[in-house]
Amino acid sequence: MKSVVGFPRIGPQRELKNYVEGYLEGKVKKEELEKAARDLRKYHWLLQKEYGIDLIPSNDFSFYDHFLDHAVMLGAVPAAYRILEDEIDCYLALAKGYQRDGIDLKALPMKKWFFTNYHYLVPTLTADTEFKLSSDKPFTEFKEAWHEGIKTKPVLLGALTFLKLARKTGVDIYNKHFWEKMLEVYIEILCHFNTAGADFVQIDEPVLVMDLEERDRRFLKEFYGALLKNKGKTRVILQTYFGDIRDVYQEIVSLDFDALGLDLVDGKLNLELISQYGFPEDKLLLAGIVNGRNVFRNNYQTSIDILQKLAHYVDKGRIVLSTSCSLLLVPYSLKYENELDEKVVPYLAFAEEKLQELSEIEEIFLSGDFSKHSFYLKNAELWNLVATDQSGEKEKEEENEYIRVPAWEERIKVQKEALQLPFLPTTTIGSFPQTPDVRAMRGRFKRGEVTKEEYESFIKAKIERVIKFQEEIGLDVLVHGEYERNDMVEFFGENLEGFVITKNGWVQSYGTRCVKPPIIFYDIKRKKKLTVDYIKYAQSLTSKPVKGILTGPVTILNWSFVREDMPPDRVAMQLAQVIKEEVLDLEKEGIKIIQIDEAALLEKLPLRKSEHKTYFDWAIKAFKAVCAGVKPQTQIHTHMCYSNFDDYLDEIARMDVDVITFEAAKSDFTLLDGIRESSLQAEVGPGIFDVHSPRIVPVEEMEKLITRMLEKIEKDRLWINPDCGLKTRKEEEVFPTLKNMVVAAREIRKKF
Ligand code: MET
Ligand SMILES: [Zn+2]
Repeated sequence: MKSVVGFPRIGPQRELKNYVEGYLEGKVKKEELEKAARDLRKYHWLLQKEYGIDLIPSNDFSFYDHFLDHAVMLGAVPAAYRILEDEIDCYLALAKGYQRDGIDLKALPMKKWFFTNYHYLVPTLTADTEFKLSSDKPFTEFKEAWHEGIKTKPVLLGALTFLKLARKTGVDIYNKHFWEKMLEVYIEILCHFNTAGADFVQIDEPVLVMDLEERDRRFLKEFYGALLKNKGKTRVILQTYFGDIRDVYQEIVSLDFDALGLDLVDGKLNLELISQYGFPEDKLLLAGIVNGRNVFRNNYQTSIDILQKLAHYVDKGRIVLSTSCSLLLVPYSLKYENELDEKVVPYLAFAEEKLQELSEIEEIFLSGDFSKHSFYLKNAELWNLVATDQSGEKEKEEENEYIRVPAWEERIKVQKEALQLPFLPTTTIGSFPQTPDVRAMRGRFKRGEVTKEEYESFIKAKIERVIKFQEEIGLDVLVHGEYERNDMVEFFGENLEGFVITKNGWVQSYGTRCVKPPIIFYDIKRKKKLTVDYIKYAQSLTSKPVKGILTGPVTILNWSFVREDMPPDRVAMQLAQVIKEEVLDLEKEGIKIIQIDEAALLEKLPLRKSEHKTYFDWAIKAFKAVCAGVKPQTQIHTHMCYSNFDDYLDEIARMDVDVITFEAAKSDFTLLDGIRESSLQAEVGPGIFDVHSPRIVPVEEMEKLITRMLEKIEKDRLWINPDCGLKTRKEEEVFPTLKNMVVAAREIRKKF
């Protein structure tokens, strides 16, 4: 048998994005939106059926985010949003905020989903949370598929993952009084599926691969012990992914689940757990061997090895071949890539190709002598990969090559002297709205419809306009707007050697925002300057400092697909070298402030604490390698967003930057207390408005925020800026807010 944990849902050409955004803008009718969603689901189910997948997921679809779907289904959303009676409107208000007819609702905060670049919306659980089955989405989708002749495996988010990943104020999630009602909802759902005739239900508990405590184990036993009494004829799969379940393996196998899904790609230790503790004879084992979060072909030899080892402990007939996690994290299909480097294509597998891999591996596994199987032979041939320099240059490095001199206290004085900025300097994070004309022009340039010169003068005109705007509203540190960049990582991928860029390799990042992660396939080199010309041009237009914006090495690495045989620390160091060359070139051209974005520094932080140190050591070293050679008066900024930096401020301090801006607008500034208590010395710019909401923020509101920030951070250490880049916003939404931001900063300055 073959199982898929989850399938991408945005549509092969990001269709869903256009429908949802169209609906929000009033251009698409609700019926059209719903029909588009039904069509996509149908397409996904039939495709999986075509490849012979036995356990096809449903309820893995989402208009915006599956975590939000789950919160809504459990009734775990603030009552204020229920003022919007329409289900979709209420849902989208939670996702995007809602400002109309005197109603002003903020969007829920977002956080990164484990170590991926997918962001989920974070509901808050309070003493007022009343769990109650509040949506029939999973049932509707099950029926819909049944109508197509497919009996799906509905997917539900697990209780512990939901509780641990939600925000809590004033509640103890382990207290039975708190979760009892939620259990009732899960029971109701399970009973419903039992009645509807579902053979399988999949409960996702990725949180089980993290460090767990006794109370987590107790919760699992109590909660699932009670829930599973109600499963009737439906077989319940406990699905885990992103690692191994060493802290709960024994508890889990002793529970009455019918199947256990284990990740054998990121969770190599799972195999050892099985060999050490055995695997119960009454359960199916869903063996996650096809990597759901990378785009490279499976190495059949490796997979067959794993399966053969498993077969010592589990009958072949009870082993179900599976993806290691949801395919949500990879693009749809290679069939839309007609311009890819031919040498690279055979090494790639997107979601659709992964379905095929499952079929092929199953065939090989079940055939007697696999080593003669044609699928096996063809795959084995591939793995004589093109060589890279990854082993070079190593170990010669001296730690002090990465230390910036003089120390921060000295540098910051020199910089303040050189820059002459007012206190509470105002700035932005780099990108300005990518208006339709910018996107259209880029498209035309890429299709060869306009010349390089025409394209460049278009971008320059944009830069001129945005510099003017920033001067007019009185920002202190300006940016060039990043108009030349489709995406902060893809742009670098396109312009550096070593990357492969897809045409259509879209992956959902959050809601309707999709990214096209570049693929790192060869050694990385910089053959030309990447950003210098435009930034230099921007600086030539103004006497105010223009901040040069670059993407940092760790973020480029983490937002690319990297060949599995390339050690990430080596790739990071190669990237650091090329970004450093760019930094030095910017400095040479008189750029006084350089921001090296590390939005994704924490993203690939291992889920287990015991592995953190190794990760931070090489990641921070790569970052420092970029900055080590710059002059003391050149101010180095970094920007981070949407991750739990609160817990890692001392590590972030080791990056030794001069200024750090970060996303905090949606998280009530709890971070500021942490900053005060941490070893971080840098000046800080906690974003004062949420760039993902179209809401225009009034001056007074921002004044209040600044005042609150000043209670926690000294006035000479505080910067005023939005919480992230403005690329995805509309000018008419964001220009007034920026203007208000500058006014608010000025008003506060007057009070000193
Ligand atoms: C996701 S972080 C974005 C940083 C980038 N400089 C921008 O402004 O868009
Ligand atoms: Zn950001």
